[in-house]
Amino acid sequence: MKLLVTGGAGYIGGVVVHQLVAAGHEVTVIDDLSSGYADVVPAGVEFHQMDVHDVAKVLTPDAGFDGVLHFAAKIEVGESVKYPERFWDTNVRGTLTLLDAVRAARVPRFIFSSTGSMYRATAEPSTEETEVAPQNPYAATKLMVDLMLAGEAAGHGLGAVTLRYFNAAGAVGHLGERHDPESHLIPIVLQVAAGKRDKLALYGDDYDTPDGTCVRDYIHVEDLASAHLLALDAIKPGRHEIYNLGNGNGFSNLEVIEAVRAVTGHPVPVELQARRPGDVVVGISSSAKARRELGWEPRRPDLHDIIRSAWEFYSARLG
Ligand SMILES: NC(=O)c1ccc[n+]([C@@H]2O[C@H](COP(=O)([O-])OP(=O)(O)OC[C@H]3O[C@@H](n4cnc5c(N)ncnc54)[C@H](O)[C@@H]3O)[C@@H](O)[C@H]2O)c1
Ligand SMILES: O=c1ccn([C@@H]2O[C@H](COP(=O)(O)OP(=O)(O)O[C@H]3O[C@H](CO)[C@@H](O)[C@H](O)[C@H]3O)[C@@H](O)[C@H]2O)c(=O)[nH]1
Repeated sequence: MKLLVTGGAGYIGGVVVHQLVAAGHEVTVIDDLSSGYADVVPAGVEFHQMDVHDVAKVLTPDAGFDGVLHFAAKIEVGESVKYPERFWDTNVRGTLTLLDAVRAARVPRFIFSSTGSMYRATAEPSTEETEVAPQNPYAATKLMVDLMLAGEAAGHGLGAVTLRYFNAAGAVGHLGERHDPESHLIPIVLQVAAGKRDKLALYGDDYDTPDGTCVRDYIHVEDLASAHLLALDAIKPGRHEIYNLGNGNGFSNLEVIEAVRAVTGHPVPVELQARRPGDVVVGISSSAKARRELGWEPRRPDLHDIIRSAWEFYSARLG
């Protein structure tokens, strides 16, 4: 297929682009490089440094795209609480503009990167039927796009798939998390283990969880990526399907810190700080629907293996 990937120079999009190319697809990437890196885009892939708001310059009716995979977004929960307008602009207005171009060009397939953090979570894994209740503007913007896609499918026959990722982690060779500044737990803990930071600021230990810290479901980026290729084949015209992607295991922030100590053999000093505004308490996925309907099977579910792959990536980069 001829595919347009927005945000394909980013962490998850970059791994997906590599898998798409390996599977024989013809890929074009647009990315404004606000948090991505041009060197992530493999040789032979057409690359346009471009804001998603300008996508119609590339996604023209003549271009003949068979599908769009939409990763470009602002992603940090904390920033979304401070500057919600940035998230509505990129994540909602940007996607609206993209969908206008998709409709005008009659592109039949659309895959969207959404988040498992929008569920009203309990200790039970969230299914696609679990009530949604966004706790921060970031998750709210993702929910808005899910609603838009339902309308595009029903009104215009778009074949759309929303993939609600839980916490992406790990690396595939030279492709890993390179956010700057970094805000995500695993890369920050690894930076502490590597001696590049003095200590980890732990945001809250008084939540209603077994050890008082927040709980997340970490999924290897390679496993997230493989779901996109399966979804491309499963998309049906006029249908919008939602799939959760996670391993179904919750790890507390303290458990992640302990796992990093075990994998790296280095100490990780921790300083307790106040809760981070907008944080969800627990996020655990039931991915039974993706397994059943897409035939998706995570190949790297072990947290230590996920952390080890990220550690190898950082060790090579940080020296
Ligand atoms: N990382 C996670 O744990 C996680 C979990 C759930 C959902 N997601 C979603 O997955 C997608 C990819 O996330 P990621 O972790 O790879 O983040 P990332 O920041 O590495 O990737 C996002 C990419 O989009 C680009 N981008 C941002 N704004 C843009 C704009 N206006 N125009 C064009 N390009 C733009 C960035 O330069 C970057 O390359 C996002 O939609 C994110 O919301 C991520
Ligand atoms: O220095 C840090 C960084 C994080 N945390 C905590 O670690 C947990 C995980 O935080 P983080 O790694 O920032 O991920 P989330 O806030 O869960 O959000 C990620 O995972 C979501 C899916 O669950 C995605 O939608 C988001 O895009 C992605 O940023 C949270 O309790 C944080 O408060 C700390 O205590 N200290």
